Amino acid sequence: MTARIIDGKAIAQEVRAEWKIRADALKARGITPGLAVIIVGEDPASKVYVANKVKACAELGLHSEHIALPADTSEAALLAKIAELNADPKIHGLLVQLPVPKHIDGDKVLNAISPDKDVDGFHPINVGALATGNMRFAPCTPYGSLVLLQKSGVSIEGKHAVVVGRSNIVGKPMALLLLQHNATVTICTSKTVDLAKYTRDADILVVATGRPKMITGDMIKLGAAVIDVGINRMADGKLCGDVDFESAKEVAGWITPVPGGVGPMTITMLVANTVQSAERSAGI
Ligand SMILES: NC(=O)C1=CN([C@@H]2O[C@H](COP(=O)(O)OP(=O)(O)OC[C@H]3O[C@@H](n4cnc5c(N)ncnc54)[C@H](OP(=O)(O)O)[C@@H]3O)[C@@H](O)[C@H]2O)C=CC1
Ligand SMILES: Nc1nc(=O)c2c([nH]1)NC[C@@H]1CN(c3ccc(C(=O)N[C@@H](CCC(=O)O)C(=O)O)cc3)C=[N+]21
Repeated sequence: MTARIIDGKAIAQEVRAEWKIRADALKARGITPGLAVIIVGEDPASKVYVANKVKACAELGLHSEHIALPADTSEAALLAKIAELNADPKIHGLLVQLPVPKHIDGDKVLNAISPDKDVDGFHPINVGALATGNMRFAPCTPYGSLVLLQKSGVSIEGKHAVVVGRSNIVGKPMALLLLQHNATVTICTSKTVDLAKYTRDADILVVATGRPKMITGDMIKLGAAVIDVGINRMADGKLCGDVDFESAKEVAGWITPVPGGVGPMTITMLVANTVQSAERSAGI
């Protein structure tokens, strides 16, 4: 058996076209959705992300601001910049690239972003809204992973979904989204004893550990849908996922590649959340 490859790039284009219609409708009413991204210091992963984001905004005709602050920016200066953008009517979506340098308190930063502009969905109010089923902004990577499953025709209801990883930005919100769609959800972590016991029982397997190729074909159930969130840059400069694609594709029913899987969807859901935020601010 060879898995169907879930083409994240193609699905991202399709979803962007849907959101472009909504962005155009707003523009016809004189509102251009605007996204601001703040990046403090240099982080290679964030650089790729920012470049792709600028491209996606241009594609949809959104206003975008990219604010690059030096690595030694004080916490107070960053919070002041956030306050300024919170009050800027041109900006409907605002995010600070993570991780922030060590001298800045990441939680303080997430708390400072207006929950109404928090297109990452990381503010505690939005985290709570997701957990209680009143979602406002779904975190982009889990949201994009969910849309990949839906667009690929993978049914979620009643299925056993196993999420490997419990970070606040990927694993935990992914588990909540799958639960909301009536999957039976298991969350595995680095402390899980006999990880393969769980992964082998997964109809849907989402992997977000940051451990290159740690999930191999023998850990996957025949016909499972495998979503590989991992983005790891190898010594040769190439990217690879947390799943060993070569062995996994022989067992899985569906699988996402890296690159070209979840990554392009993360960017797409970010612009989608920005358009949605602009709609909300216009009372639509
Ligand atoms: N495609 C995209 O758009 C994005 C991709 N990423 C990528 O996804 C990956 C994960 O990111 P992120 O969630 O931020 O990472 P974190 O490092 O914050 O979290 C990793 C999680 O994986 C768990 N873990 C680590 N090793 C194992 C193991 N051997 N077995 C089981 N669980 C394990 C950890 O468990 P514990 O909690 O016990 O330590 C932790 O919960 C990275 O490769 C990152 O680059 C991230 C964001 C967006
Ligand atoms: N506040 C915040 N929110 C985030 O969502 C966030 C963040 N900070 N910090 C960094 C990580 C990383 N991340 C990526 C998203 C998309 C690609 C992406 O577009 N990947 C493409 C291209 C990869 C390439 O060509 O190098 C792909 O996988 O095909 C990469 C990385 C979001 N993150």
